[in-house]
Amino acid sequence: MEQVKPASNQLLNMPPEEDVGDPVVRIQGLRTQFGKTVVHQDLDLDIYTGEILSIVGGSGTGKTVLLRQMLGLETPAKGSVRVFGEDISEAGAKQLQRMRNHWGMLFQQGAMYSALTVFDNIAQPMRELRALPEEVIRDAVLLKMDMVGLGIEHANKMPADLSGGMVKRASLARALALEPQLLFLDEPTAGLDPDLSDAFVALIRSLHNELGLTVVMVTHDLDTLFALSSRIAVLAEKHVIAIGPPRDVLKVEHPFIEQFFLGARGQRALEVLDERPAANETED
Ligand SMILES: Nc1ncnc2c1ncn2[C@@H]1O[C@H](COP(=O)(O)OP(=O)(O)OP(=O)(O)O)[C@@H](O)[C@H]1O
Repeated sequence: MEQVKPASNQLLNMPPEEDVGDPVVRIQGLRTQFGKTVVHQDLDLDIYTGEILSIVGGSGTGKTVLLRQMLGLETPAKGSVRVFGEDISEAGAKQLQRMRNHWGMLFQQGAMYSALTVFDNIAQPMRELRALPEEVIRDAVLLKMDMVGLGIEHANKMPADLSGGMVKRASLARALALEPQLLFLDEPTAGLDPDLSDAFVALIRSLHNELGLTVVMVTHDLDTLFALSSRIAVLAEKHVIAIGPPRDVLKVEHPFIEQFFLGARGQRALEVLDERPAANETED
């Protein structure tokens, strides 16, 4: 089938339907290069307040590197990554720390400190601030544990003594410790069986609604993707080739989109999408 030639290098570029003000994250003209390998070229991406923006793309298209650049852990070769209006690569150490206090990150493996209890893991970002009395931290940790559905009986356990689902919940509680406006999720449901995965997705959705979070997620899992995303950004050919609500991205004619979404494994997830209202219409 002959591809329709796009007018720009983006096949679909749909901002959120509502007027959501300035982007929380604005990436412009990004170039990422490792040695001779160019990973991103002329990449633009805007992420707006309150949305759940999912980044998908084939293996090696630079999804994780893009997340790391938003977190200020890697600097692009060219272009700008602005978070909360500030250019990350120009931020000094103090400024970067201040910005980090406004976002939370859930790493793929949970990334808990194995030598610390669950309680101390969740308390750690608050203790690093060196400004909060221990009683306040204690109450906040217990509140976060309650928010993520982790009973206080787990507070003194070591991460190794928790199940996979509980590690995810504890990591999420830690990511929420400083009450961030922006939450980054890297493969949030990886390694969970379908029931635990569904429960974790429901938890993320309810926290997103309750806390008004902006969420940036990388996931390969189509169920998670369709259950949560307000918009999906597709990385291919070194840039974002399509960005918009799931239903619109699915209609874009591109070999990666067809293979990723419309293959056999996409069918069950698509049925879920048909059964639910668009992410920004959900009430729970
Ligand atoms: N620090 C680094 N040094 C050299 N090459 C790197 C570095 N970090 C990433 N790369 C390369 O950049 C490319 C993009 O990597 P990245 O991990 O972001 O891909 P990805 O889209 O997240 O892939 P996957 O879906 O397989 O996790 C890969 O080719 C990777 O080998």
